[in-house]
Amino acid sequence: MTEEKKLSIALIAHDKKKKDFVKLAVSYEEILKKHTLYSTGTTGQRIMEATDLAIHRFKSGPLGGDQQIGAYVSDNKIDMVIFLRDPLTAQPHEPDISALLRLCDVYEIPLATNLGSAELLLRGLDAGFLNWRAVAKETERKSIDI
Ligand SMILES: O=C(CO)COP(=O)(O)O
Repeated sequence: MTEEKKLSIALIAHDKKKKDFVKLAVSYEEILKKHTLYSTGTTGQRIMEATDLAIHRFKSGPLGGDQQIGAYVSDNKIDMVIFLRDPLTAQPHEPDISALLRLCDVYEIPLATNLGSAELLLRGLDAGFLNWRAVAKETERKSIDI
């Protein structure tokens, strides 16, 4: 029997942060593999090359991947976002990035934008601190069913 996946997590990194994200994913693979994973195109590819994790990859960020993940956030399909942003390099798709970060705040989705907070979120995830997300989703599902 396959283990039921718990929450849905989006993994995103800008180019200069991809190596860091790969190291993070390798270190936390045991935690990450219990969950359904989504990513922007290149980030997911890099992580899958370095781990045994299965990741649903959206388009690359500059080609709309951030917006696709944002749409999932607004549909209540993402429970946590780790987005290792590069704060020192201008990105051509800056409006898409801002929109995704904004949607995380609109929908109260836990969001880490650097390694330090990413580690905290992952450890909190494993400790069950995000179980309220499953309850929140079930409550919304029931209210839609009524
Ligand atoms: O640009 C990104 C996020 O804004 C990341 O996209 P990639 O993972 O495709 O490089």
